[in-house]
Amino acid sequence: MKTISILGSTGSIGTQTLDVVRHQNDVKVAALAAGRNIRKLEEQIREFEPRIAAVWDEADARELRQKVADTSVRVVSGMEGLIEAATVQEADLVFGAIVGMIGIVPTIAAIREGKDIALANKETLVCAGHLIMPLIRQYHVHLYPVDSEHSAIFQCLNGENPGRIEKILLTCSGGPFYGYSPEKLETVTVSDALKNPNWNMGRKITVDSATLVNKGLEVMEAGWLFSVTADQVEVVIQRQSIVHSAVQFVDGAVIAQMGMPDMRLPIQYAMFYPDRRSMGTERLDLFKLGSVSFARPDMETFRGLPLAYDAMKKGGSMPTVFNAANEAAVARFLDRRISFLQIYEMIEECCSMHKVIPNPTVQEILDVQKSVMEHIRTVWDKD
Ligand SMILES: NC(=O)C1=CN([C@@H]2O[C@H](COP(=O)(O)OP(=O)(O)OC[C@H]3O[C@@H](n4cnc5c(N)ncnc54)[C@H](OP(=O)(O)O)[C@@H]3O)[C@@H](O)[C@H]2O)C=CC1
Ligand SMILES: CC(=O)[C@@H](O)[C@H](O)COP(=O)(O)O
Ligand SMILES: [Mn+2]
Repeated sequence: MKTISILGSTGSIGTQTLDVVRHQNDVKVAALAAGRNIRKLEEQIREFEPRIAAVWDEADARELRQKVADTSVRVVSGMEGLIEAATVQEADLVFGAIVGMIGIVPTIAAIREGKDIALANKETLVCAGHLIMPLIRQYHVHLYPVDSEHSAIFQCLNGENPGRIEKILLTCSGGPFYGYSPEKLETVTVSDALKNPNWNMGRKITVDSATLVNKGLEVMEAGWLFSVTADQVEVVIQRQSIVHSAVQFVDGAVIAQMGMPDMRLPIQYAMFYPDRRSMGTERLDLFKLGSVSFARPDMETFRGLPLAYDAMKKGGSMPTVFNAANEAAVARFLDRRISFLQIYEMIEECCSMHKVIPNPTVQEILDVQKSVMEHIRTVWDKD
């Protein structure tokens, strides 16, 4: 029997994780944590009967407590509640399915309690990979990537010596604006950006996919997970999202992982690693597919990607600045307060102003995030 906790259970990854659980008879759910969607969380509590349910606001927690008063769940709130969900005693595996840097503190708390981590929440590794990776080793726990490309790379490395990686070929759908000129990007709207060609994901990552910031975050994520430098990660456009990534080894061999674009596969792989359980999802039909295409990303137009490489090379607190500025920018874009191209301007401005702190502590990371947010509020929100 496996017991899990899910941080971000009401989102795209969270609900798909619960769908995987639904098809197994040996997985229990000890804790669920959500942000604001208490209607969905109530349904999940009734179906999966966790002992702990966390929501962000205490007011929402009070409302939820009344709704589920007939169950035995304990409803908690705030960062304390999130940590309680992450460290719940019965869980042996914690799914990081929350969006954004809010995942850093509960993920670290879970590792310190000896939990294995299945991580989709890439922002946590981008900002705090230098703290997370040593903690994973110190507490003798496992970190299983859930992000589709990193799960693919992890699968390609099965039985291989990671020291023999020459480079990682990180695939990228190209998003809804593939092939667009900077002039054409000037007028794209939120609803255009939310139309991802292959994946049905949360709003923030869907915009990140459109800007190629998602791929930039994934380059940094790959750096931490597989101990490779920025120069060893090459982004390859693969429009169909069928080749989920590949590894080129020092002898020139390239191993790729392929499959239909369905996040339940990497989620299930992380849940039962090293076992593979059967799954009744759609199969990849190579004959129907006919061909797969590859191309170079347009780094001049989609500036999120070179800005990410630059932040990774600078290291220390710079990836936090890159990520925090992007989180702030995407929220404003989704609120229709800035244009698509202004996302790049915000990131670039915040990164160019920042003096790198080497090896930042959690507190320093959170302080840097706060100062980026404050800068954006005073300079960009003034009208
Ligand atoms: N979706 C995908 O296919 C993929 C996602 N990822 C990564 O996985 C992570 C999750 O993405 P995705 O599922 O798409 O995002 P969603 O926006 O769909 O879901 C985010 C989840 O986080 C919860 N949440 C947000 N803020 C808080 C908070 N303060 N406290 C507790 N919970 C909170 C939300 O709760 P609520 O809705 O109740 O407010 C929701 O459950 C991201 O880091 C993303 O980059 C990686 C690869 C693929
Ligand atoms: C499903 C997944 O892992 C996403 O991160 C996906 O990769 C986003 O699409 P892009 O490849 O366009 O960034
Ligand atoms: Mn991905």
